[in-house]
Amino acid sequence: MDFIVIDGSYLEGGGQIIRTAVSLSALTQKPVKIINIRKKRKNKGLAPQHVSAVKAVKKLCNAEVFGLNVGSEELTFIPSKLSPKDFTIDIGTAGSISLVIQTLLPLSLGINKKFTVKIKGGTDVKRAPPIDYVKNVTLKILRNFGVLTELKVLKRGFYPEGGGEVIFEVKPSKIKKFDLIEHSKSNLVEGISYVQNLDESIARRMRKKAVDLLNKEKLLPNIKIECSKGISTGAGIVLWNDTLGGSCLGEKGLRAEIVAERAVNELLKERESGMALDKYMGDQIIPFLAFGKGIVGVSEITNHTKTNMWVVKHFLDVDFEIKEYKENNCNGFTIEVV
Ligand SMILES: Nc1ncnc2c1ncn2[C@@H]1O[C@H](COP(=O)(O)OP(=O)(O)OP(=O)(O)O)[C@@H](O)[C@H]1O
Repeated sequence: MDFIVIDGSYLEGGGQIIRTAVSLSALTQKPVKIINIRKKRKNKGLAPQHVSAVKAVKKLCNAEVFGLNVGSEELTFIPSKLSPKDFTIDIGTAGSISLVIQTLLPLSLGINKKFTVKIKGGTDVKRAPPIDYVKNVTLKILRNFGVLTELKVLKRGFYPEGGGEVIFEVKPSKIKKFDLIEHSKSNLVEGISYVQNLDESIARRMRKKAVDLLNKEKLLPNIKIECSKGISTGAGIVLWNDTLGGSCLGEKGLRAEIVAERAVNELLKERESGMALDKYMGDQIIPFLAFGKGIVGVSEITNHTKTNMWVVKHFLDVDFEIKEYKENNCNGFTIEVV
């Protein structure tokens, strides 16, 4: 059997290589072998979050899989035909639900009937998209380009206990050609300031600080407060301004005002670039851009973005052209499929 072989330690060398490779393997029906998985990371090999993501794709395409265990540094994935079905996946820790969603999303382009997955784990964890970013930035942008999904958050889950729960529905989708270079310049900044098992005053303080800072910039904030109870405890704020996001997760000892300020600053920095996509969407859009073709504008070309392009090129006959973009007071880059 012919395998696509991917070196999991290439460039960024993180979990994203696994997610993109397995997802595209199922979609293109090309078997893949990933070696040196997360080799440069302290906790080498597959983490629970990656195992869960691969298991989910395996279920949807009845794949034959070898090396699918926590700590594994080599994974072989041999897909069969995509056959959508409903199921539950429990990451078992506070592993990121958002990153399991990231893995399932491209399958929307290859299915002929919808599927619904209940995913349990962490909704708001470090170094992963907060669930409200997924809902209000990632999925919204993709919906505009034909990717049809619904996401319902039932419970929030924070590190270390997790306990988050979402229902994610994926419908057969037909991707449209991208033409999304500059930000819309909308002044409306929506958001959510949330606490779980903590006092509502924390959520209110985060919102107040964010509103003050955004007003100073002549932006129009509309930020909701959410207080919930669960098996894990946490707080955070997620802001979105049309296609751009900014967020910060609360931490013990970090003042509510600082959490809000970090999220606002992240968003303002993205707005300043004038480009349509922030640095996180910049990497997340790559597999979809490869299928839809066309052009997008991003604030930064990160290692995650470069790595994702490199993985995609193993499966699809595409190339990406990156150019600096300085028109209309913008300061970023365009990525075009050529
Ligand atoms: N604050 C954030 N907002 C939106 N997206 C984010 C945020 N932080 C991280 N991401 C996204 O989460 C993904 C993280 O990928 P990455 O490979 O680093 O994760 P991982 O699977 O945890 O692997 P590793 O632990 O090896 O780094 C990327 O797509 C990145 O854009």
